[in-house]
Amino acid sequence: MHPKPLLQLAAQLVQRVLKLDQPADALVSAFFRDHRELGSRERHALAETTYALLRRRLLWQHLAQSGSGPMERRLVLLAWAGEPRVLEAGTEVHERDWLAARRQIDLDSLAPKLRHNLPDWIADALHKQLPPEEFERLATSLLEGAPLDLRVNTLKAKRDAVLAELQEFGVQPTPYSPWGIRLQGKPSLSQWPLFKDGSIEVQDEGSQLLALLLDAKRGEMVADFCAGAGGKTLALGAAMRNTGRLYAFDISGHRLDNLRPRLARSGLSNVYPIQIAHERDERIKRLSGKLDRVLVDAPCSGLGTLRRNPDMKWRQSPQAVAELVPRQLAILQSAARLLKPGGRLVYATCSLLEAENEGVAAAFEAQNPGFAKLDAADLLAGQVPRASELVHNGQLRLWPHRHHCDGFFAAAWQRT
Ligand SMILES: C[S@@+](CC[C@H](N)C(=O)[O-])C[C@H]1O[C@@H](n2cnc3c(N)ncnc32)[C@H](O)[C@@H]1O
Repeated sequence: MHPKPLLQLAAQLVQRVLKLDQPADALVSAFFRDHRELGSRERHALAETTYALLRRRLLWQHLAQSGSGPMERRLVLLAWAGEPRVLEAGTEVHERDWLAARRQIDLDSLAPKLRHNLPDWIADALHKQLPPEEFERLATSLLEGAPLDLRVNTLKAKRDAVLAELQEFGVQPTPYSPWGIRLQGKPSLSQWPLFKDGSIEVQDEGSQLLALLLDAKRGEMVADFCAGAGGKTLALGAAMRNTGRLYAFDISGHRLDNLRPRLARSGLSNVYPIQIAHERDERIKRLSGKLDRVLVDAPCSGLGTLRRNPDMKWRQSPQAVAELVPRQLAILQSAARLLKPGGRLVYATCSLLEAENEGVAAAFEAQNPGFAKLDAADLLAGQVPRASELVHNGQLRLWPHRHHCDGFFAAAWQRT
């Protein structure tokens, strides 16, 4: 496609995404479905530009205040992440001059907010948890793209063998999860034989560590209470060596539907996906006191995944978080009832916010003296190298700038 119409399409996409009323990834996919004329390199350029814009939205909007023409076009020119020749060939002279002048601006001279590109309420919450220098490192890491992590399905393959087979992609073992492989590029996996035969799945290392913390064993009765599309379910099912019973509960039938093809590839037959109406559903009550392990991967603000989903920082709000917290606690309370004495409960989120993490865990502990806190470092020791690096006050606390995975929190208890 000629650079001029390509830049026009980019501006249309950006205008749609910046309404911030739907997840960016869904809007980008829908846009590509509507514009089948776009080739793969053009799609890549449009998607990367959209994400670059969302990552540094405050900076680009500040720089785009001057200039002329539609705001979306100026934003696209500033954040353009496709081939530079498109900007050369697709813009007017005055636009190129304007862009060159913007590029002369010393970004270090701008207000910290324009460097961090975080809404105040998120920056304030993170400042409370981290010393200033660490906040800077976190903010910088949240502006970067994430690598692609894979989990080797140990039912079907060994990590060393997969690493050897994928050598040409510059793969590395993940530093903590014994099942993980990290890729730096973004190859399209769907046609890879290892993907099609279920030997590998896409899963962030942090998410793998949550499954390791639950440590589900052969023959046990286990529930993944908020299973969604089953990222953790699949890891748990493989850890159970395809034995026992693993319930995958979720209120979203659509998400559980997305689990089905993944389950088929995985070769697991110990998983029982069940759509529930809510966390006090009758089907849950019938299992009270019967399970060995329960994972609650609670619905959350998702702010630990900003490297992948930078739109979340603009689409979340303090009000939304305030509404999430009681829901998280209610789900955790109901899920806890499933456990038999001696059983293990893990509460997890992919949020960085204390309110959704330590706050919910503390409220649960205050109301449930029958659950004894377990130290995550002890639970991971023997499974994960340097487990103590991942743990703060006995709880798993994964940070993108420290551990190079998504931000995750997890607390574990034993029913006494
Ligand atoms: C963080 S996502 C789960 C991601 C999933 N565990 C994975 O690894 O791919 C949270 C899930 O909780 C589900 N959910 C929300 N409210 C729920 C409830 N009351 N009971 C069970 N699941 C719920 C949502 O539909 C969503 O799929």
